[in-house]
Amino acid sequence: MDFLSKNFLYRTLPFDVFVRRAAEVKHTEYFISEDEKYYLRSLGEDPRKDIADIRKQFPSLAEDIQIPEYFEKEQFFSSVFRISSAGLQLWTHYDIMDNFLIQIVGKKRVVLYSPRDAPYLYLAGTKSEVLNVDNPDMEKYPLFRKARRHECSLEAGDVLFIPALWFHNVISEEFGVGVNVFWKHLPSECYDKTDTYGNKDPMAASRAVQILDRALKTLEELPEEYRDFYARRMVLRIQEKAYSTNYE
Ligand SMILES: O=C(O)CCC(=O)C(=O)O
Ligand SMILES: [Fe+2]
Repeated sequence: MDFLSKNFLYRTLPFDVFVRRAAEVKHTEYFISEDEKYYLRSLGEDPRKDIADIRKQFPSLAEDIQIPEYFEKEQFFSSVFRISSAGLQLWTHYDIMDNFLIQIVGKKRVVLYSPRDAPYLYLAGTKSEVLNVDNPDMEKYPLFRKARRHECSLEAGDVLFIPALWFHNVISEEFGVGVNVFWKHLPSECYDKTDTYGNKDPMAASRAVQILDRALKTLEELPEEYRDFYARRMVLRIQEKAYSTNYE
């Protein structure tokens, strides 16, 4: 799926039809083409307000899934049912909560990048513009070669821990069924209450970015030479005051 060219559509199907189509490679009935791919990312009852929880939207499956007890009940955020056709690739993105990606059926390849590699990933919001992580356009994305790739292969029964802010790019190598569980590892007041997907930046981060945008606007009042001088001093100040010394 390419979020830049928007080569995907949202469609509604009865669940059994959806699963049948996602599991077949060539379709006799289809929306666009006989080899189109399908992806389900479950949502809450009211997608704008409610949070996906497989135990609520798919109660008959609830028993089948045991959520690993690595966090307190109050920290639970969502459990998202995910079904995908073979060959479907989901763009590189980060989520802001800790996450267990539980593979139930099929093989999946996950490529991860550390949050420290953000400068090399050409971000648009929470997503990376580098869609083809295996054969990227190096002229367009020259810094991408600096990003260090961590790759893993998930099979039925495997659970991958994806820490908050770690970028991930997922390819379903076979028809796949999975569930992922997001949980809040920061105090709950840090999170944006309107976030139903687990990918809105924590409140303090969005506020800081807004303030930075105002500071940048203010710098525009200065002539170029001064703007450059003070902008560089601000970068130094950010590095000195806000960078962690606690990283490898
Ligand atoms: O496995 C997938 O289809 C996507 C997983 C994902 O993005 C997540 O668990 O946050
Ligand atoms: Fe994700």
